[in-house]
Amino acid sequence: MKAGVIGAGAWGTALAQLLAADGQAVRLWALEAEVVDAVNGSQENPLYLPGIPLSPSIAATGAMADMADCDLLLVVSPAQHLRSVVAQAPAGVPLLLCSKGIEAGTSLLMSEVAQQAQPRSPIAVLSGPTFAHEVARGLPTAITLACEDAALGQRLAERIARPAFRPYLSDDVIGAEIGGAVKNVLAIACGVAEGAGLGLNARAALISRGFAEMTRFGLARGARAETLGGLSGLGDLVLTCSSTNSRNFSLGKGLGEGQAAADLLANRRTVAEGAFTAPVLRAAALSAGVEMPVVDAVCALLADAVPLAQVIDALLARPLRPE
Ligand SMILES: NC(=O)c1ccc[n+]([C@@H]2O[C@H](COP(=O)([O-])OP(=O)(O)OC[C@H]3O[C@@H](n4cnc5c(N)ncnc54)[C@H](O)[C@@H]3O)[C@@H](O)[C@H]2O)c1
Ligand SMILES: O=P(O)(O)OC[C@H](O)CO
Repeated sequence: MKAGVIGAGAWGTALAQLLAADGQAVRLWALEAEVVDAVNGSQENPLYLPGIPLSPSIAATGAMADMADCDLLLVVSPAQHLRSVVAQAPAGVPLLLCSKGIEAGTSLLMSEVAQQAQPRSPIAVLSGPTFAHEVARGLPTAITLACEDAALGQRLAERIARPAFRPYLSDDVIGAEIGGAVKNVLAIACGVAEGAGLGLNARAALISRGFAEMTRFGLARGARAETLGGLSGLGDLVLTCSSTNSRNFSLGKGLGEGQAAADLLANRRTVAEGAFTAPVLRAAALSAGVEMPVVDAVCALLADAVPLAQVIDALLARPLRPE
């Protein structure tokens, strides 16, 4: 039995390290040849997870055909590339989706995209408050593992659990995915508040009112409220909205400091998923009749369409209403 990890960015590499730390064989598919060489040659990934020594039982490859001997595949590509990597993966192997986002053009969640790309593969989702560096260093972490098939979910949870890594089972796949996708957009908003010096009251207000938006949208898409209030929703929202370790929060901080979104997004190597999710989420919310003013504000800033002061004034001038 060998687990495979598709995608060797920070999170894929950290998950490979988690699974291989006790010497278990793990296959890691990387897009970049230099990542394959660094993981196999010097047990490190300086491009995406610098400073973390990796287990020698991780074997990296650039050939998807090499994943054919894996009995479990963790998919950890950026959300907008998930369709293409899953389509290349071996068929019929359980897929544990670890990407957070909504597909542009289709508005589909990752489980829906994977289902289309590999109709014969059983699907589960892994999502929660998990900075890659901390997991790779073995720091205590809890995460939601969502799967409609309870028996498969249980098997996967037992497979990936480690003494300091605790998966909590759920059957609410949609809820787990919506929490992970929406929190990235809200983290941009909290970063803006930090960069613009709006204070900690403003951050707390954005987290609370943002959570209300996540809940409204999630319920409209069939998510359960307790999932949105759990690790993959509120838990990840709190983590990502409170630290410059978050790429989404850092992107927002740059916007709040007055930098143009186009400049901040140009030539990035690492992914800030909220920038891709925000416009798709806004359109999906509009068509579902769900109000998401914080998400709308983030979209305006990402489009470099409206000056920051005007965006802040518009949010504060909204009609007073019950909580
Ligand atoms: N980093 C974290 O702490 C963390 C934690 C939980 C979930 N996630 C999620 O995991 C997913 C991957 O994020 P990451 O942080 O590992 O990435 P990253 O930002 O560290 O690296 C970017 C990744 O994108 C890949 N990539 C670029 N172009 C590609 C293409 N055309 N096709 C396929 N892959 C391509 C690169 O190979 C690399 O693996 C995201 O959805 C993210 O939200 C990240
Ligand atoms: O760095 P971010 O903003 O992509 O956040 C990473 C993880 O999603 C946190 O759970």
